[in-house]
Amino acid sequence: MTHIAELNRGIEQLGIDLTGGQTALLGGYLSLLAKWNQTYNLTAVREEARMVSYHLLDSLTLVPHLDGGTRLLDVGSGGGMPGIPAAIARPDLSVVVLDANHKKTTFLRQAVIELKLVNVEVITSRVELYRPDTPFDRITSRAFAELGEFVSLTRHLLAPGGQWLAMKGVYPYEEIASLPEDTRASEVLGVGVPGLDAERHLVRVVPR
Ligand SMILES: C[S@@+](CC[C@H](N)C(=O)[O-])C[C@H]1O[C@@H](n2cnc3c(N)ncnc32)[C@H](O)[C@@H]1O
Repeated sequence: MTHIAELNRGIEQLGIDLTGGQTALLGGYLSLLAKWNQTYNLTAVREEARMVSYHLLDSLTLVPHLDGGTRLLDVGSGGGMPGIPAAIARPDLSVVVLDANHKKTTFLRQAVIELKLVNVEVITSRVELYRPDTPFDRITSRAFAELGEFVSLTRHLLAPGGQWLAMKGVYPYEEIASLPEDTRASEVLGVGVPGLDAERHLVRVVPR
């Protein structure tokens, strides 16, 4: 991992408290992602330097907003964003990373084994067909679907008192307006990602 200094600076700017071991795991994850991306097409972002901001630091912006539950689901996790960085930063959470694409979940399983992430479970499934024994306190996604579709497809997976946390780009006025009527956006936060010159928002959605 050649970008550890940039990663450390970004983590400090985000105000997240991580141990050296956790930062090393994030670096290890990035190296695996970059290596597997050469043959598995996991992400369109190919340069490790850009991956630090676009994948690691962007995913880590979720971390301060995860309190209030122990089970987190990342839907359409792809190469593991935001679920894997979140799981590394929050080993107290039990994280499920789910994707319908076998190539992506093959990578995720390998990453979980190599990084020894005991708090991560990898599921290959379309989310609408997924029926776990226990529902989730927090359900997140990045670049998965429009807000309304994300909420509708995952409704059956939300625990009582649970919340959706959707990672979005520009302020998603229209998507918020077309949320299912029995849900509402309780909070929309503008998020700054170190090294990323793009608008980012985190939308918290709750049942009415
Ligand atoms: C654009 S990628 C985003 C990946 C990752 N979250 C990120 O931000 O880099 C969207 C992912 O959603 C997955 N996906 C799309 N529809 C799905 C569904 N119904 N159930 C599960 N995964 C799905 C795709 O396989 C793909 O990996």
